[in-house]
Amino acid sequence: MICDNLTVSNGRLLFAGQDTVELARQYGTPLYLMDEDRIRANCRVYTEAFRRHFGPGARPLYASKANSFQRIYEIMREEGMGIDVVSSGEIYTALRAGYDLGQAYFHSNNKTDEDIRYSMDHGIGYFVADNVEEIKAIEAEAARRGIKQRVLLRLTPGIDPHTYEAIATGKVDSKFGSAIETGQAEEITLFTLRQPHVELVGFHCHVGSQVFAEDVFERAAVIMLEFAAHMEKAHGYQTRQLDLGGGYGVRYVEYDPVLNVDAKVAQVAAAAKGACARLGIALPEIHMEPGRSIVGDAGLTLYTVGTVKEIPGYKNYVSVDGGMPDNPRFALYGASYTCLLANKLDQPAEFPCSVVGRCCESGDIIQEHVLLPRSVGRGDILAVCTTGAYNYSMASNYNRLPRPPIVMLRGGNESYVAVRRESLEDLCRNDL
Ligand SMILES: Cc1ncc(COP(=O)(O)O)c(C=O)c1O
Ligand SMILES: N[C@@H](CCCC[NH3+])C(=O)O
Repeated sequence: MICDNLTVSNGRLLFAGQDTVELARQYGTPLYLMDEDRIRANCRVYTEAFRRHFGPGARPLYASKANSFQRIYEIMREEGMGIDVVSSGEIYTALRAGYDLGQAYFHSNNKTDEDIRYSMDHGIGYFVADNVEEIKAIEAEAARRGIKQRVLLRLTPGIDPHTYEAIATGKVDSKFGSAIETGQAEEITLFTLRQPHVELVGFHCHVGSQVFAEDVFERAAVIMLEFAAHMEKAHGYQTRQLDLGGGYGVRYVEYDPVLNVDAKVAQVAAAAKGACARLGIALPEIHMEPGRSIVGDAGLTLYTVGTVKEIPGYKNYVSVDGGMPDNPRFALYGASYTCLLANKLDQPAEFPCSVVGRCCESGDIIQEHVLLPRSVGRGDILAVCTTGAYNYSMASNYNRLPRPPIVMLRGGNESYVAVRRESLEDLCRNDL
């Protein structure tokens, strides 16, 4: 199995120790399951690694774009995680969970004036400003309120993270941030330092997502620290916080490696400490923003199989009762997933097929080149593994399909609804 929270008993798939076929019967399909114990364990790997390798002050921030709903912010609060938010919607959800916004970092390449006002109304801790226009807007709003707003600046270190092109973000030509290489990073730093109502606490970068490549974060840390040292020597500005973004990859299929987050954080810490010693600067408070590696392997989606279509000499299709509206990642990135027939794991998987959704769209594919048991048919339960990140948070109502619920699993035998299934009435709630 690709993750150790997946096991098999009597030919059935268990997730977090619970029978997925039974859960599908109890809650209906399509169904997002989240393993709460795994989410907490993933948080603890990060919080402990940060404490051990970076020391006090350093901490992980959960990138809540990966999966944003009220319960997840409660868990982050309980686990002592900071959070990264990117919209008033994520902020609103975090506030409803009682999350202290003073611990939140507001990203995005285009915060609206309304976002800025709304987040300041609720005491946002930090803005991660993307560009000069944002600094101007934050300065104007902070001046109006007579406050000094803390900000970090998002910079692009010019690193290729070797991931899907659509989710690489730290290259010089990215839509995000100001490039160190072009001199724009220095310009925006000096501009920010001149603003009376903005307090520059440091710098941020994010190189990309689903990253496995060796030493990407170490190189990013060194480039960012070299920039920080230059700002200190040339302009007397001392960086207090350095946020190295998110991006560690998770295992979707057998050939994906298993990342040892503690070892990775240790390597980044060693690189950062070494660079600071060489450059003669103090080690800033280091932050990282994991999203996928906090929730990815804590998620599993269950579907009911409908039509099975065989086209002799061509290909076979297995259709399920969800699709791109609940998981758009194959359609967007050609992303890989492991699909299992949850109620027939005692049968050999030798029927080659494409697992497809129910939308009126040929690109509505969950996964190609899947092997399932030959007896696959209507009523079987199909599981797609590792769907905890960027599935629910990217879900849509395309073809007027209601979004599935999120059911949380904990303690090996407990389950509860964290997000209820959308109803047909919900679909029309804004229609006038
Ligand atoms: C600024 C920023 N931080 C953090 C993340 C989280 O990345 P991941 O889910 O790959 O850990 C992202 C998304 O890639 C991001 O854009
Ligand atoms: N949504 C992307 C990752 C982008 C992360 C945000 N910068 C995915 O599903 O892989």
